[in-house]
Amino acid sequence: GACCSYRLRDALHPLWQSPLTIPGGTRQSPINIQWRDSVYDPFLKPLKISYDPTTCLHIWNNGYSFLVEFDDSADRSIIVGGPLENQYRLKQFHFHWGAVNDWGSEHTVDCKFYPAELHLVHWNAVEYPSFEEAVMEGNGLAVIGVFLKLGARHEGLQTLVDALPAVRHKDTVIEFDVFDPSCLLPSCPDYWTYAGSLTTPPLTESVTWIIKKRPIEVDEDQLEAFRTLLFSSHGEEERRMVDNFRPLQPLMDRTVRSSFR
Ligand SMILES: CCCSc1c(F)c(F)c(S(=O)(=O)NC)c(F)c1F
Ligand SMILES: [Zn+2]
Repeated sequence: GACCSYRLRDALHPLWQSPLTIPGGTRQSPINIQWRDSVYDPFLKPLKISYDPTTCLHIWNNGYSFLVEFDDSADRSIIVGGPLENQYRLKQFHFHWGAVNDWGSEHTVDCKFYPAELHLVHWNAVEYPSFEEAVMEGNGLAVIGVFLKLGARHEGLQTLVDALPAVRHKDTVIEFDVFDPSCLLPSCPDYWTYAGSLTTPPLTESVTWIIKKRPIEVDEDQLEAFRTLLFSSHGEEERRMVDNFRPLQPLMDRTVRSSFR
């Protein structure tokens, strides 16, 4: 591939002890986005995002990342438009990050890693009765990816960072009852989109990816706060939650489309 070898193809991933590649997988994630190979699609609509901050429920450490989960029992926090045929409900958002600032994102742009990547996970409640079923369907999920770069302190992120000590260990949770995830989105509307998969088990090929072109800025202390989390539960030997990103996967027969020239 352009910037990565797939020698790990049949290895087991140290974090998930699951195959790095799905046998017969043709649309796995993450991928490198080669800017000059992306194709401008004038028919892509603007992405419309409307989140209700009071649908926020709690933050929990699931042993892969920390997730902020939302009440998805109605169409109160949704996205529509962009590459999507239906509207999708916000289920949760989480991050992936590195041990150091040189890497940490799941997707790369022209082979460049960012220190972290935000994923806002939405599911197609128009066509499927539950999130669990949507996870298994080709058009079941829509994930907005936002790159984080080192820069100014992000005030909206800080309210999350302040809560992290309470979810330091795997399977700990705290109530978090008002948060507007739109504060974590860059103002620029530009995005890339491609057909991909979950990057954690079950790795199902059910995700329409919408990757924002512009990153948001966070400061060093905020990235360091992510790195104080643990993969391990209370009472276990401490294992720092870092490098929770999946290696790049082959593009295969896919085109990345851009919403911008
Ligand atoms: C059955 C999945 C539980 S929800 C979830 C998640 F926890 C997660 F981490 C990712 S990811 O693959 O890591 N990032 C897009 C997802 F896509 C998800 F839908
Ligand atoms: Zn993710």
